[in-house]
Amino acid sequence: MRVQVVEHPLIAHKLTQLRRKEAPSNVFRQLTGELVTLLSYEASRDIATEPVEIQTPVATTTGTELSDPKPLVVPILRAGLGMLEGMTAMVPTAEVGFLGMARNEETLDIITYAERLPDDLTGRHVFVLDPMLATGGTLVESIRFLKKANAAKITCICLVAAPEGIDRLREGVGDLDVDLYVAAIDEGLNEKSYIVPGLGDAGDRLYGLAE
Ligand SMILES: O=P(O)(O)OC[C@H]1O[C@H](OP(=O)(O)OP(=O)(O)O)[C@H](O)[C@@H]1O
Ligand SMILES: O=c1cc[nH]c(=O)[nH]1
Ligand SMILES: [Mg+2]
Repeated sequence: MRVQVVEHPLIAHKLTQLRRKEAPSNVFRQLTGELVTLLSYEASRDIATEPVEIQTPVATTTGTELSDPKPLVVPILRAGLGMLEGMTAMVPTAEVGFLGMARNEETLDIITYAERLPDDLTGRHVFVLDPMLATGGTLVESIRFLKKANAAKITCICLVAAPEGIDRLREGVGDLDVDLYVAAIDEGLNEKSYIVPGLGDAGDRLYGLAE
């Protein structure tokens, strides 16, 4: 598994605004969208393309277009949904699959409450979106679904990751072709397995309290 922290002054600035506890939901949603746009630019560097002959108003030329099979973008509900629009705006040919997962905050077990993915992902590049990689339980579980469907390549895009979660993900993916792009790797997890300094519960900050 390759891990890349995308370093850029705009990413650093926007992430700092996102971390501020006083940022209201509308600002949090806006910044999440902007951050995923910036991260996806880097995370899609090896997306498959093909040459295509086109006609400009002046001449015939060979250009480049995204090739088939179409990339699949999978936001992990709820919080990953906040990253979907920014990603599909950047990768216009992408199809979208959904995984709904929630971490039991006591046991840290992952409950999968929704799964809407193509049965067969052979040959396809899948982009998984989730702002938080904490213990890694959620991402490892989502990759289990994608592996079962035979995904060729998986690129995870997260905003903030804990070192513990990265280690667990690395173990969990084994020899699968997986890349992880993040805006920051934080200090670690607290006693409730929240990322420190992190940004709190991303789902709640985007959409309000779950309960
Ligand atoms: O790495 P982990 O320890 O598994 O934790 C990370 C998960 O926790 C959050 O989701 P949550 O379970 O809070 O669901 P939500 O998006 O509905 O708030 C986050 O969006 C990740 O999916
Ligand atoms: O810090 C954390 C950990 C898990 N889920 C979140 O939303 N935030
Ligand atoms: Mg949550």
